[in-house]
Amino acid sequence: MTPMLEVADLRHTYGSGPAAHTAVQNLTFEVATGELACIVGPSGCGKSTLLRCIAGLIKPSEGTVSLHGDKIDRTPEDLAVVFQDYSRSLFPWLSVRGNVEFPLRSRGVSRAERRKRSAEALEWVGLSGAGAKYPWQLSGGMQQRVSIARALACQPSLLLMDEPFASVDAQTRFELEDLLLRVRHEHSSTVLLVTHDIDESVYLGDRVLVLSKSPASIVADLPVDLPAQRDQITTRESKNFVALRGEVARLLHNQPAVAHEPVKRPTPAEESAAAARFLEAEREQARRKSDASTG
Ligand SMILES: Nc1ncnc2c1ncn2[C@@H]1O[C@H](COP(=O)(O)OP(=O)(O)OP(=O)(O)O)[C@@H](O)[C@H]1O
Repeated sequence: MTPMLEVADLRHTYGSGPAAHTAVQNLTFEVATGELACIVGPSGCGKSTLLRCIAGLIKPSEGTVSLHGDKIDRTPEDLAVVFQDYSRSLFPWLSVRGNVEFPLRSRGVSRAERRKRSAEALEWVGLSGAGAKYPWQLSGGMQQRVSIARALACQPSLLLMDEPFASVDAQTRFELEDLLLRVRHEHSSTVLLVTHDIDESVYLGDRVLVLSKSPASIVADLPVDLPAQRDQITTRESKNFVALRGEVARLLHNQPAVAHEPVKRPTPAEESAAAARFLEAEREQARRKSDASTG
């Protein structure tokens, strides 16, 4: 089956000559239909550059991006992006309903259909009663809900999210994360979400793609072995969550200056052999200490 999103050998270099800066390179991955893939990487590694290439906002220097088999060379109509900075992405002079309907106008959607879709999308994000308000009359979390409703109203095949919850407080962030999980299950959405927050990537993702330092390439592609139904308290306390969070943190923090080759994930047998070697070394050390104190 053709994957929803296919990124092949992507490289992007800003500028040219001595001032040239390669932001991403050797990037190859796929996102299947209905999947929520999270991308996590060090600050400034090239996450937004990757998202901009996928959204067709910048033309990559090399490689291709395909959406359900079609190469992207400009922003596809069935792709929507939610940015971190909701205050700059919403128009203050338009009502909430006007903001949600705005991209539908340029897509030639009829007025009646726009009304229907904006009402539905606002209901999905719990803002049915706020259509006539203006963004500046809403809290930060509510404004970000409007951004999400605006993206969903476009009925995108692929929803791209660039650090969507980074500008809200911790409690609102949890609420918005759960909102995203609920909405994507209800609508079988395909989502690619960029975050610098390791816990968020594991909590939300079906997969976590870990990027290297700049220029970004893929260090690991980890499946998230957690139930589809997640809960902010029990999921975050679960053994699998804690183990995966540790693995992502290690991959992010133990990187060489520039990683070009993907790091292979150890097999369970290799992991237990390493654990056995570690325990044996600990025991040996304890034996030596006890010999020294008795001898
Ligand atoms: N328009 C541009 N011109 C030149 N260099 C750029 C441009 N945009 C980004 N860069 C550089 O490319 C690199 C990657 O930037 P990018 O914004 O993609 O990283 P990021 O991982 O999203 O960063 P952050 O974690 O801060 O959100 C950075 O070194 C940045 O300075």
